Amino acid sequence: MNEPVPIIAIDGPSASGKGTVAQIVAQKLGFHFLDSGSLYRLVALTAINAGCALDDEITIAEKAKSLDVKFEQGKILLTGEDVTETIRQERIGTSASKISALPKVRDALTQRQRDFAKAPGLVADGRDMGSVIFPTAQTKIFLTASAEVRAERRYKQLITKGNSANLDDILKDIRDRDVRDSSRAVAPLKQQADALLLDTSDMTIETAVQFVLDAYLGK
Ligand SMILES: Nc1ncnc2c1ncn2[C@@H]1O[C@H](COP(=O)(O)OP(=O)(O)O)[C@@H](O)[C@H]1O
Ligand SMILES: Nc1ccn([C@H]2C[C@H](O)[C@@H](COP(=O)(O)OP(=O)(O)O)O2)c(=O)n1
Repeated sequence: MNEPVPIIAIDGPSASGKGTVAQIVAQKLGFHFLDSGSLYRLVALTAINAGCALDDEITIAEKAKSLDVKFEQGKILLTGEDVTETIRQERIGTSASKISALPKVRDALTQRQRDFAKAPGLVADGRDMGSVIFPTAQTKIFLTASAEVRAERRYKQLITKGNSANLDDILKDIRDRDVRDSSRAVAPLKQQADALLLDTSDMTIETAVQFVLDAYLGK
């Protein structure tokens, strides 16, 4: 059993700003941070590198169980190799969305995610942080924005990093991923009854961060 520590669970769709907001909130509170999507992305990259079919549940679940990953000072090392940028590619996001629908793959990652819950606290972002991984989290946020705004954000993010990107393709990818992540049988993306809705379509990052801090501090 993990010790009970304060947990802020932030779930929501692709490119809504979950990771950005979660990371800043974690810094401000001095809490640990879990980017659960990165684990699904790492499993997807491992499966692709091994030439696995993305519906080969048993093989991919085994790879998920034995994932050799280190999070070090903002870098993500997969079997010693720096894959921080590689796993952010949209094709890896799409593959992560596919393998994340496989129940055995999700099971294989459950304990690894719960192990991030250490004192003094944790901010975790993903799709099922408040529903499945940390159902007793004190603060649950469903962070979203319109698909168009999210596509713009992802587009700017990719261009800023020097990648080529096409806004229409990104919008289509985001819509496809929304449907896949929300309609799967296991741990679908859905606002939980006990999660606060935070629509950031017309909101700055600073205001979104303050909303989460206020929710946690009971203001
Ligand atoms: N409220 C906001 N207003 C404007 N841009 C934002 C906002 N929130 C996040 N962003 C930007 O949108 C992009 C995607 O955010 P990210 O945190 O990676 O999303 P997610 O983790 O939900 O996929 C980033 O470049 C981030 O700086
Ligand atoms: N807790 C989680 C986190 C991510 N996933 C899946 C579904 C998502 O489409 C992929 C990639 O997640 P990630 O949060 O990295 O994606 P975005 O940055 O939001 O585009 O992984 C999940 O099923 N459960």
